Amino acid sequence: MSDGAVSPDTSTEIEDPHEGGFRAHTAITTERGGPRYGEFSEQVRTLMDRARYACPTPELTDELIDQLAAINDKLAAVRIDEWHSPAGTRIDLPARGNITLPPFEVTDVNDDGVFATVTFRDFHLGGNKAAHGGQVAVAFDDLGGYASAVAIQGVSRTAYLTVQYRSITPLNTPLQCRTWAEKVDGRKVFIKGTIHDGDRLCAEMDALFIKLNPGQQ
Ligand SMILES: CCCCCCCC/C=C\CCCCCCCC(=O)SCCNC(=O)CCNC(=O)[C@H](O)C(C)(C)COP(=O)(O)OP(=O)(O)OC[C@H]1O[C@@H](n2cnc3c(N)ncnc32)[C@H](O)[C@@H]1OP(=O)(O)O
Repeated sequence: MSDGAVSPDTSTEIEDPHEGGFRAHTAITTERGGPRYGEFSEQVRTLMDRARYACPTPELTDELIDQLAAINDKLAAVRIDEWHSPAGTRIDLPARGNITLPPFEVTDVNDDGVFATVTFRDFHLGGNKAAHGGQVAVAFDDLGGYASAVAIQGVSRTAYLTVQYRSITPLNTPLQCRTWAEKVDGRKVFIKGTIHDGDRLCAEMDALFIKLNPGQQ
């Protein structure tokens, strides 16, 4: 282990066993990675934002490679399984601390669905200042999965997900996302979703999530 590395927290392994493709119980935490883990995630996102728009000199590229390699070595030394990584389980942070997701904050969960504010960043650029369509689908998949989990109080997996791109989805703008279960039919959970920029509809989702059977991979 490199200097400063801490032993991974695996203390929830026994009381929260892996039960199939996703966990039956979300391995939530507000402590893994320490009190400044959110700042770390934000620095990673900012790195990707800056890299997306940077045109470094060859000399700066050389320097950055060395610095990033040193950082990557430190992170490799504290690699852990997905169930115990702070990324994805830190419910106190945007997008549960998962730096691969467009950062969102869930503002309400009620009978009308899951309400979140999602902000696509510079590194989510598709072109011409608009969010990449695939990134819009990523936001819908995760927040649609959330609405499905709430509707069935269990774990589900995306069977299909269709997005209608109605107007440009802007970057660096807090957008309003709503996902909700329209119908539950046995294991099938039909999910709808919208992303708005104020009054303007940016995109709509129509998806099917399937409730996993016990132990299903
Ligand atoms: C506990 C409460 C907590 C509340 C708080 C929550 C906090 C939030 C926490 C965490 C949120 C996290 C959110 C993450 C979300 C991310 C989700 C993903 O990205 S998932 C990865 C991408 N998806 C895959 O990789 C799937 C790959 N495909 C499969 O694994 C299978 O095909 C699967 C499971 C989808 C279905 O397979 P089968 O064998 O289990 O089931 P079969 O029998 O094939 O289908 C069941 C029924 O569904 C229909 N069906 C299946 N696929 C369909 C399709 N594509 N189109 C139409 N119908 C389909 C079938 O016709 C069948 O219908 P009939 O029962 O006969 O009426």
